[in-house]
Order: sequence, then C-alpha cells, then structure tokens
Amino acid sequence: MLYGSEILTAAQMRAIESEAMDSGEVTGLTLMERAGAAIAGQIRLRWPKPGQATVLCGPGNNGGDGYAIARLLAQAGWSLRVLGLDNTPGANAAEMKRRWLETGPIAPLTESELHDSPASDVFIDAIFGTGLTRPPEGRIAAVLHKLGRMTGGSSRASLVTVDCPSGLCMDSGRWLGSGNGGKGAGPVPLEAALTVAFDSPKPGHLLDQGPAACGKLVIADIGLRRWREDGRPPSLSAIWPEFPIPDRRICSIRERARAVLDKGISAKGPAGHKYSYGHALIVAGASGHGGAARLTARAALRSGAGLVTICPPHPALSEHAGYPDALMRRGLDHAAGLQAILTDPRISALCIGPGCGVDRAVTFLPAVLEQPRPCVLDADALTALARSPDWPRALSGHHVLTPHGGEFARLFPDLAAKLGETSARGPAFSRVDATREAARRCGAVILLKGPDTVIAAPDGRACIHSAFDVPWLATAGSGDVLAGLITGFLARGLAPMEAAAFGAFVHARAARRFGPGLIADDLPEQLPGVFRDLGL
Ligand SMILES: NC(=O)C1=CN([C@@H]2O[C@H](COP(=O)(O)OP(=O)(O)OC[C@H]3O[C@@H](n4cnc5c(N)ncnc54)[C@H](O)[C@@H]3O)[C@@H](O)[C@H]2O)[C@@H](O)CC1
Ligand SMILES: [K+]
Repeated sequence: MLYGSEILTAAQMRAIESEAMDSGEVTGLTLMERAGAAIAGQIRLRWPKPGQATVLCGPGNNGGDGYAIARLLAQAGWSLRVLGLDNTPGANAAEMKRRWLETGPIAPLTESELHDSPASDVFIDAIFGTGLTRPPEGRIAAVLHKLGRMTGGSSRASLVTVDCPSGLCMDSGRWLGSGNGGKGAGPVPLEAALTVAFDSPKPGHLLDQGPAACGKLVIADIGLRRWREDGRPPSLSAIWPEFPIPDRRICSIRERARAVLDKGISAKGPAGHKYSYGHALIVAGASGHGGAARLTARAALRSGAGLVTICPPHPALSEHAGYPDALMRRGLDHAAGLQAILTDPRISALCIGPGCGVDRAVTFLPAVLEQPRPCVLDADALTALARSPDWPRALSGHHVLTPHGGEFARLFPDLAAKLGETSARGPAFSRVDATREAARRCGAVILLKGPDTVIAAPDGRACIHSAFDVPWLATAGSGDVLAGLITGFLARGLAPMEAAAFGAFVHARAARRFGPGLIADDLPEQLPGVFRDLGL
C-alpha cells in the first residue's frame, strides 16, 4: 500500500496510550510531561525571545498538558497567565496543576478573565483534546468565542493549540455543533498558528475545517511508537503529507514511488517495450466537447503509459487531430465497436466520463463495466451511473470512481446528507466515514475529490491526501487530468487503490510545482518535472 504516515482516530490514540501505561513501562504523568515539553519546545523554537503567554486549561488531560506547558515556559523566562477550572481533574492533570500552583496562580476560565488578560504574544488552547464528546456550551463556549476573536484574522496574538483546536472533532475535522462548513451554531472557529499533536495525525487535522483551524501542524513523538506499530499496514493513512513526521513510518517518497511503479511494470512483463507500460483507452465525446477527454489522454500519456488511444465518435475525430501527436485516435460509435476494440488484450485500462456526454456514457457504460480491465469512471459517467437502477451491483474492485462532492451526492445521497448534518455528539460523521461506506456499498475504489481528497477501498483501507496549500488546483479541467493520471497508472499495472492514491499525490505535486496562475493544460506538462523531483 502506498502511504505516508499512519492516521489514528481519537479512540485508537486513547487505546495506545492505555496500552503503554498498562505495560508499566511508562506512566501517564511521563507522557503528559513529554507532551507539555514538546509544545513548550515548539513555542520556544518559534518565539526564541521569552514573551507573555496566556494558557487556557480545560477540565481533563488536555488541561493537564496546559499546566505543564505553563510551568516549562515560566522556567524558560516567559511571563504566564493561566486560566483554569476549579474541578478536580484526573490524577495526572491534578499533579500538573499542583506543580503549576507552586509557580503561579490560576485565574478562573471565564470570558471576562480572558478579556482582562495582559496583551499576550501567544495564547495556548489546552481546553479540550481527544476527550471532546459534545459541542462546547455555556461558559466554555463563550471563552472559545472570545479566544477566536482575540487571535483570528489580523490579530497580533498567535494561537497555539494543544493536540487540536478546542471544539474541533478530531475524527472528522468538523466543529461539533455546527453543520458542514463550520459556520453554524458552534463557537467562532479558531484559527491557530500552530497545532502540536501527539504521536500521529488524527483525521480531523487533515479533513474539512481541520487544516484551516489547526494552522501549521507538528506531530510530536512522545514515545508511543512501540505500542502503535504492530506490523499491520495502517487502515487509514496520510499520503505523503507536507508536515514532518517524527519517525520512519514515512518511507522516502522516492523509494516508495519507485517500488510502486516497478511493481506495476514487472506485472506486465519485461520492461523496455511500450506495451510493458500499458495501453490506456479513453472514451471521448461528441464534437465540441473534446477538450476534457484530451486533457485526460494527455495526462495518461505523461503518466508513463506506453500507449494512449482516444475514442470519440467518428465525426469528432478531426477535433483531436492536433497536439499531442503521440496520442492515437480511433472512432467509436456504438457499444459493439468498443467490444471489437477490446479484443486487443494489450489494452490494460479504460477511462470513461470526461467530456463524454451523459447520453453517450449511458450507451457505453454496460460494455465498459462488463469487461474485466481496470477502469476509471469520472464526470459524465458518474452522472450516467447514478441514473441506472441498482448500479452498485455493476461495479467491482477494479473500478475507480472519482466523484467531486456533487457527483458523490448524486450517487450516495444519504451519505452526503449525513455529512451536512449538524453533529451534536462526537465523533462527527466524516468524509473518511462517507467514502469508506460508499466503497463498501459498491465494491469499488472511491476517490472523493476535494482539498482533502479521501480514497477508500471496499476492504476498508483508506487514505487522505490533504492539499489545502494548492487552492489553484481547483480549476476547470483539473479533475479530467486526475482521471487521466489514475488511468495511466492503472494501465501501467498499479492496483486501483495505489493508482488513485499516487494519482492524487502527483496531481497536487504538479500544481504545487507550477504555482498560482495554473490552468489544467499546465498540469500534464509539469509531470516530467514532478517525476524527476521524485527521482523516478
Ligand atoms: N492519555 C494520555 O496519556 C495522554 C493524554 N494527553 C492529553 O490528554 C488529552 C485527552 O484528555 P482527556 O481524555 O482527559 O480529554 P480532554 O482533556 O480532551 O477533555 C476533558 C473532559 O472534558 C469532558 N468534555 C468533553 N466535551 C465537553 C464539553 N463540550 N463540555 C464540557 N466538558 C466536555 C470530557 O468528559 C473529557 O473527559 C489529549 O488530547 C492530550 O492533550 C497527553 O497528555 C499525552 C498523554
Ligand atoms: K486543545
């Protein structure tokens, strides 16, 4: 499996922490001290000159981390103001609170106390972490609201969050108590400059509102690796994230990409011959709609597929006569024609959808779905698919569906509706939950597009490719290029899940390499540079 870093849910993280503590080899207090030291260290790295910090401590262990951070920053010469609750927290947090009280006082955690705090360089949110179960309300909601206003936008003060911004569901990246988009009933969404999380990223750091809320994400090693790694591949992973990972779970991109591509090629016989790199076939549409399919075909060619053939209706062939000359063209008017073309066993992957037209997709889908080669269904093919009754039964594991949010809603209206619902309890239904369930239902690989692309296989494996840093990738034709990349990698012999994951990764790398001003036509042209950068 092609992956970067393992992602753990909040429940998995708690289970690993418990296992570590039950082993007797490490105590909860030691873990908390390491967590506090990691965050204090990150703060000192970014603000080398001691300044003024305000720490907001919640009722549980996240608050315990906060008291540890306050003590460690005070020892480093910082001026501290600590706000906390008068509850009795668990033993570890209580001990951290006691140790802080030897250094300084605790003011009540209220909106007015926060308002009256001396101007701070850094506010540290240690109110809720993995223990969040419901939306913040009452006094804490008011504090978070105030904190959002004091630190967001152009405010001079920076927000650092412990494990995650309080109120954000770590499993979904959604603000509990607000609908999809985070602008509902919840507190003012926090916008942190820095979030330091422990051991592994959680889904919420990478999905939905999470990346905007977390700011820069740092994953701190607190010595839990031994209890996390059990030799099994992770069921959820981040595809080569842009944030640093503290240990070797992330193989070198080069090593991994090389291995993945080699595996695909060697499955098709000796390298060196164009057919050993596969032959991709793109079903294109009528005259006037050729651009999308040609982008798909160009991306498939640049992905390294040995041959690519584009198949529009005969009258539209002339539209595809220009660049690139490497592209092969063949007229295709009816389903029987497709069956004739597919008697060539060297054709190793298909793509239908981009610029195809819904009616034409309806005509060709049965023939496409009946044949055994891996196939990407995108755009118009997804609309056509949603129109046919009982469509999930027509799919299987060699199909890759690449819907954007709207297409996903047409195919899986109940899952899309659930994603839009306000979540009164955690964990909230996430894009990973929705994509996994969709893949399970139809037995195909689903790639749900977005800045937080989620890819899931029917067996439950899933990965997230978070690319919030390349907003310019949201441009007309970008999805057609992605479909072509995945088709090309399928043609080269990559397994559907790997082809989809590698496609998403390479797609974003191409956009990042080009920069703002990108149009979809630029993406295939960036691919040689991307492959070169990866040492492929
Ligand atoms: N367990 C461990 O060994 C470690 C935990 N660490 C920290 O501990 C955190 C998790 O601690 P906890 O499990 O105590 O949970 P939190 O500190 O996140 O939350 C505290 C408690 O608040 C309550 N709560 C949840 N939602 C609420 C709401 N909306 N309004 C009011 N109360 C609410 C819950 O009962 C929860 O137990 C992590 O995020 C991390 O910061 C770190 O110290 C590393 C080690
Ligand atoms: K927090």
